Amino acid sequence: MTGTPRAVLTGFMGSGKSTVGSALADALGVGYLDTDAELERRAGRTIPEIFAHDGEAAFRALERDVVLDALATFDGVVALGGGSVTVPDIAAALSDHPVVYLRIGPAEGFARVEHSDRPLLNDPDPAGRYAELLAGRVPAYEAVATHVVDATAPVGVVVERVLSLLAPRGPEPADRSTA
Ligand SMILES: Nc1ncnc2c1ncn2[C@@H]1O[C@H](COP(=O)(O)OP(=O)(O)OP(=O)(O)O)[C@@H](O)[C@H]1O
Ligand SMILES: O=C(O)C1=C[C@@H](O)[C@@H](O)[C@H](O)C1
Ligand SMILES: [Mg+2]
Repeated sequence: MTGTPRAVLTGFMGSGKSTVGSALADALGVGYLDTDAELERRAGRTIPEIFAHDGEAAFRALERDVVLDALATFDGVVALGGGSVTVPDIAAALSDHPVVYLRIGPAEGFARVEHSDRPLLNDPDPAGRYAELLAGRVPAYEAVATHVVDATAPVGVVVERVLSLLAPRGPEPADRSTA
């Protein structure tokens, strides 16, 4: 596939990138690509397995390749991993794209993911770890964002907010063979 993403969603774990991204793609009538899912598909392993056996640096190297490919070729909605913006090559590549930062605070965000298996929350104090990581990431999200959306509302409302911010895509160029 060739093209450029209609929208790229970033934000911390639990902000709703995957959930909102899928619904946004449906609303726009375009495809959807979740880079975490694509990474797991390519690696043939889950993200927790990759973190456990190979470590975070190896995961980020895989993430770099998957996200750069998506940004260069995919023409629908892309949902990034929560830490994608910490990879310098990814942050640089995002400057060419419409990037929506789904903003969420520590209490609301942690409540959404506390019973999941996100490896970075495998900590004696997962709520504290969540808050600490989020605070450290905010400048990176803000640096790449072309739009910022409050992601604490219900999914449908967040999707509507994103739609209202995205520039409408004009009609496809006329097909010269039938003009
Ligand atoms: N706006 C919302 N309101 C209520 N619950 C939500 C909302 N958005 C997402 N959720 C729920 O929060 C959880 C995490 O959402 P999701 O997996 O989409 O987050 P994410 O940003 O993709 O996280 P990660 O960075 O780990 O991939 C899911 O259970 C999802 O159903
Ligand atoms: O915030 C992060 O660093 C991560 C978020 C998830 O989307 C996954 O990409 C992975 O669990 C790492
Ligand atoms: Mg996700």
